[in-house]
Amino acid sequence: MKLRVGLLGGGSWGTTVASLVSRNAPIKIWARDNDTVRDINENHRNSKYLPDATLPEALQATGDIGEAVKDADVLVMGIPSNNFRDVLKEAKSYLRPWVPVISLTKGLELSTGKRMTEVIEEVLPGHPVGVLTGPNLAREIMAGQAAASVISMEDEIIVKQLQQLFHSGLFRVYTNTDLLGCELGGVLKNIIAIAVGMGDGLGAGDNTRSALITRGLAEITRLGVAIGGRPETFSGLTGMGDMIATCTSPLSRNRHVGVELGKGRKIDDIIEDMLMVAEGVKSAPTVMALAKKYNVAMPIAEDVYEVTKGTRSAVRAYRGLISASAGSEADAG
Ligand SMILES: NC(=O)C1=CN([C@@H]2O[C@H](COP(=O)(O)OP(=O)(O)OC[C@H]3O[C@@H](n4cnc5c(N)ncnc54)[C@H](O)[C@@H]3O)[C@@H](O)[C@H]2O)C=CC1
Ligand SMILES: O=C(CO)COP(=O)(O)O
Repeated sequence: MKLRVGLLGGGSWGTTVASLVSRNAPIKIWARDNDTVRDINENHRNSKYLPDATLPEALQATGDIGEAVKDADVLVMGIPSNNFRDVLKEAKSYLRPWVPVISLTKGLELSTGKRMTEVIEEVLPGHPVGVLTGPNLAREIMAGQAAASVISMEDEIIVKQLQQLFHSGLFRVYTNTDLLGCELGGVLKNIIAIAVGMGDGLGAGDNTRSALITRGLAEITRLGVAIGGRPETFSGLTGMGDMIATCTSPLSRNRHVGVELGKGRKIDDIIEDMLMVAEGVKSAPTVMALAKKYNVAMPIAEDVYEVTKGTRSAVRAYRGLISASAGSEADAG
């Protein structure tokens, strides 16, 4: 019998993953916005978040969270980090015991600093948890471009079973049991993408971009490994892979925030003009607190944090990045 999937969150990534899964299994996507539900069911579109895409006819949406959750054999969470816990609590009373819960979210909980899989373990103890993460810009995937991703869970057997739900012709899904490393890679690269965007907004060149990506990868690896991730995970799809996509694509929302900061705009104005979420802005203070807790130097992330807080200009941060004295490449800084 085919596994039935419930997916919560009708934004760009939730809708994209639901479209991919609908090729392999019956799926119900829950969106809080009734217009989005109607648009998906009647027009096979999500005009608000994916205006150019046609969705598979097999994809059915509901505005009733219970309907998406009650029969699910697997629950997938496509809700941004700031509302993740609340939605999970709402889903809890409908969810059957032991159903695995997979997060698509690349952010940390602001009030606790927790990863989304830690939030799931707190709200739903006993449920197997995992993430689907990698270099996956929603609009490109909906346009039919090939991509690779990673499903990560600590349980080697369950992760292989769930891999088949997400894998399809142009969407190649690998497995990885380093859940902490995979999840953190997806969170931390957003901040480096803001830094790269700032450089691009200020007219920096390709050499500068390359330096920022490489040094950025070194600092997110240092923090990720200090917290407990495996070093090799950060050189894979969920680390370096996602860094390259997010730091270089005009489709990235985090890079876009950086570009606009580089042009001298204020963070509140940039966010107000955006329909979609840029998780890196919200994660920056939490990441700096983690860097302090684990005694890891993160000069690029710190600059991004100061600029998004409004306490340092993008020009000053950029000058700092290029004028800092260079030690050994293996050192921090
Ligand atoms: N868009 C992309 O290319 C990718 C996004 N992600 C991650 O996926 C997560 C979701 O991002 P997107 O779908 O892109 O965001 P989005 O900004 O396109 O959509 C967010 C969705 O969440 C819904 N939402 C927010 N609060 C809610 C609540 N309390 N109850 C119900 N629905 C609520 C919104 O209505 C909207 O449908 C983020 O953490 C993002 O970093 C990961 C990989 C790729
Ligand atoms: O995570 C993503 C690509 O892998 C999407 O990045 P943005 O949230 O910056 O658009």
